[in-house]
Amino acid sequence: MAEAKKLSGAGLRGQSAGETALCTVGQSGAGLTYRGYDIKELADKAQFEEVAYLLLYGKLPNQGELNAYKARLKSMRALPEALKTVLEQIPADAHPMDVMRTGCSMLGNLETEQDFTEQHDHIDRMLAVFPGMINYWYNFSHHGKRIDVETDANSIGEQFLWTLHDKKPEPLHVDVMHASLILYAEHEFNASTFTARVCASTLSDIHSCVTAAIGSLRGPLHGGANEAAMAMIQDWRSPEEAEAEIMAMLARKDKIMGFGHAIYRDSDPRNAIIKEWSKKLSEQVGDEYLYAVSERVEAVMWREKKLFCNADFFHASAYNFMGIPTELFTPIFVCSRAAGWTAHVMEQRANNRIIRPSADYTGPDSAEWIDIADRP
Ligand SMILES: CC(=O)SCCNC(=O)CCNC(=O)[C@H](O)C(C)(C)COP(=O)(O)OP(=O)(O)OC[C@H]1O[C@@H](n2cnc3c(N)ncnc32)[C@H](O)[C@@H]1OP(=O)(O)O
Ligand SMILES: O=C([O-])CC(=O)C(=O)O
Repeated sequence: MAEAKKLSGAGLRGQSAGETALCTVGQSGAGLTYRGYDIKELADKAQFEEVAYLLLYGKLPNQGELNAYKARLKSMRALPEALKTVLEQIPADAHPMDVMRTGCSMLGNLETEQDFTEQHDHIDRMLAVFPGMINYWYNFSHHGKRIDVETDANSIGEQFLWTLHDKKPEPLHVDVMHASLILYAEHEFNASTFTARVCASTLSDIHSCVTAAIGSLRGPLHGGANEAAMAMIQDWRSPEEAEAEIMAMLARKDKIMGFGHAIYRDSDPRNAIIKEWSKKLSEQVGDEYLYAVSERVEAVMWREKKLFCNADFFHASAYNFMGIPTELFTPIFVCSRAAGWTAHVMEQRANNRIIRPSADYTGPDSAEWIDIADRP
């Protein structure tokens, strides 16, 4: 059972920064739950839209509600022309997370949240638009192709793959996307969600909250770790090579991306689930080394450091097996976590006080003014 570790020290570790009814992380007896539902059950039985609905509307939808919600999201996929124009200006060598950040911000210029009563409409719109938005830019900048984002895809996961490859994806890959998006959807007061809540606490608009959160997710210590993990393992052709490289990295005291966690102590409950999907995909594509390399890295890290894979590590191989370019890994995380971020924004708004902690001052007691001409 994944449990929370004893926390102390910098980084606000171990301090409660507010209340939430959305998620528990690492509490004894409940590894990860969204509104009380265990992540394993959600990843096994739900579609991503059911989980987004649960987070955003407070309960699991019945069949009629789910159908209506999916139809609503499907009807909201079109990209405004002005957004396409902006996306077409962004160079191919831009980082896709910067494209997400700019795209979200531009959407906020075109469809500004005027009043918090509109929040659900803007949230649903972002969830509907994000997969097509990033893949419109990707296909235009990399292949000179203006794709049609108003596809027949029946879900956000299918929409991501369909708009990336500009064709209907196979069912196994859609199933993997549902599981992946569910695993990434929500995680209490992680760095990007906390960023969104801080922004919300100033009574800022929803696009500002999400744009800020995208910036926080981008870093390799947070969401960017799935991409960084892939970059690390992609050239290793055998478990033996992987073990030698990891041992050398550990000797150099390098950080191993996709391992460790700020809250979990001995496992991340999302890992076993995405690992299983990665294995299935590995068999499907006839992979000869990537899954085996990943497993060996996992074993060596536990043997040497008692560090375990977090949600990101096996996402790297799973996404790779589905033909997703590495630099698009973290944008998929955005397409999912947007549900969690915005559920937190609504929760913050419903019971708000501006988030403004104190700091322990470490500078000089007082400083004597020196005129500019006299300064050394
Ligand atoms: C979806 C997500 O965002 S999950 C997190 C994704 N991020 C990564 O995978 C990046 C790699 N991992 C890390 O950098 C860290 O484990 C974090 C940022 C996730 C958590 O950081 P912290 O809470 O500070 O980690 P923690 O307190 O457990 O660190 C304990 C020790 O283990 C080391 N450690 C932790 N993770 C790793 C790692 N991945 N590789 C090597 N050493 C590590 C730390 O450097 C620290 O060593 P020290 O005591 O000598 O300074
Ligand atoms: O909770 C954290 O610190 C990071 C994490 O795993 C997530 O955001 O999914």
